[in-house]
Amino acid sequence: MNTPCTPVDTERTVLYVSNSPDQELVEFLAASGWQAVHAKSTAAAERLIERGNIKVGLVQLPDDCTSQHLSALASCMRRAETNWVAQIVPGQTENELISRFILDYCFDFVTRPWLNDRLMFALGHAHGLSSLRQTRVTPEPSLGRHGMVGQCEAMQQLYRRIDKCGVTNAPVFVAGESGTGKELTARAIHERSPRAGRAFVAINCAAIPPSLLQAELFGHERGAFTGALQRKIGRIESAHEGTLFLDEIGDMPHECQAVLLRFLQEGTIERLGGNALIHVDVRVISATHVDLDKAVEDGRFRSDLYHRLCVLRLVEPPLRERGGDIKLLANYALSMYRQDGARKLRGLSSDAIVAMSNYQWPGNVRELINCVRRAVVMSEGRFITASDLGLPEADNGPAVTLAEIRSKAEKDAIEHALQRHGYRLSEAAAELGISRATLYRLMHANRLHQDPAGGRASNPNGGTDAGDEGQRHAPSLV
Ligand SMILES: Nc1ncnc2c1ncn2[C@@H]1O[C@H](COP(=O)(O)OP(=O)(O)OP(=O)(O)O)[C@@H](O)[C@H]1O
Repeated sequence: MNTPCTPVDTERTVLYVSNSPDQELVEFLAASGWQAVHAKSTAAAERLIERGNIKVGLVQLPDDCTSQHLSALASCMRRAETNWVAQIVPGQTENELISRFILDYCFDFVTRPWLNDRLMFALGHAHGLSSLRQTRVTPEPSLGRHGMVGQCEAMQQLYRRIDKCGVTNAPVFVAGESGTGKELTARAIHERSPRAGRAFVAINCAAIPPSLLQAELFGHERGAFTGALQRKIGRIESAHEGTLFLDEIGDMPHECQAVLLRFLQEGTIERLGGNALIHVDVRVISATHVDLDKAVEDGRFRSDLYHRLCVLRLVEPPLRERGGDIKLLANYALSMYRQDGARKLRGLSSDAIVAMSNYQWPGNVRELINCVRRAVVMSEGRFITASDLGLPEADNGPAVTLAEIRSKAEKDAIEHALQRHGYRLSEAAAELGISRATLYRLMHANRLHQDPAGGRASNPNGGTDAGDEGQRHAPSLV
């Protein structure tokens, strides 16, 4: 076959992945209005997907398909924008690995020798759904020019303030709950300041034992204390001409606060065990999740140090107050960790988005990112749901969009038909007026299981169309 491997964006193009292409099939596709672009290897397929707008793929599984074949295919079939139809030979769905692969990566499958109508239906449907998705696709969220994701008003205000802090040399104090992005803010200020090309040194005052914190900050000379085998430059000195970020400053022990104050007033340090005064030019940014005003009031934090540190003050908004940014951040986390999942993930379900918006996020952005990361690995469907995220599902209030109402009605109708017919798929499909193949696919899409009491799938010796194969050999759906 001489189909060219060029970028494609014609409407009805199918990427045909096969190491032994079937000329008859290509001719049939052409006669049916499809342009088949052939890729002999997964590497070639990947290149084409990268370059062109491929909505539909037809992948021919080799007759002797192995787990190596499947994992090579999986890597190019993972991308969300292409819907894949697998072409298999009879009996292949009895192979647990192949059936799992189809469930995880394919929109549908056809069994050779394929029925023309069946193939056209699968490809047309795959194309239609992919086009629908593409019209709704929003670009993957990426880090903005401040190195953060977020567009809400509170974040816009924060960005403006970061820009203002960048042009001065005054100390900045960043307040905010844990995980809101205080360190990112400190870095963004540094990057916008004339010190940008110099060091940004961060130290977490709560993570270092109080007895070691002073040595860590100021450094020490050889022999300054037992175990000080050689001179060590402290964090303050290593930040010379750059920025020093003192995280969790609220946890700094009192004696260390006094020495830090002296440095802030005089601009010089003395290494422990040394007697030379060293001039250090450092811009200080500090942060804490504790209430520093209260710590001053309670006498746990020196008020003179407080005033030195808090010349400029920024407050990070908690995640629960960032509205639509929650979804943006979740999609950002998904794009970062999508590859960790063992299956092709299409995105976040609407119930997941509702649940995320209702949740309070005490651990803020850090918690959200970890939550999505965990769900990418643990989820079993194509979409991450509220329960994958470990979040309470939204209550049974009215669905928010027409699409959600339709989707819920569809799921309910299928569930009830299955129950009424004792999970005999043929009968349930007949009642619903759809084919068994469609019922099977919809069950998978809606994460509906076959009868948990024993998988009473009907007609175990049925025909060879995709529906029969799917039903006969469906392992455990979902
Ligand atoms: N707006 C954001 N966009 C992208 N990632 C973010 C954003 N805010 C925070 N993060 C990420 O969340 C995690 C926590 O951020 P960061 O360490 O800056 O928070 P923090 O407020 O300093 O936390 P702590 O109080 O625990 O020190 C990091 O992985 C960071 O990259």
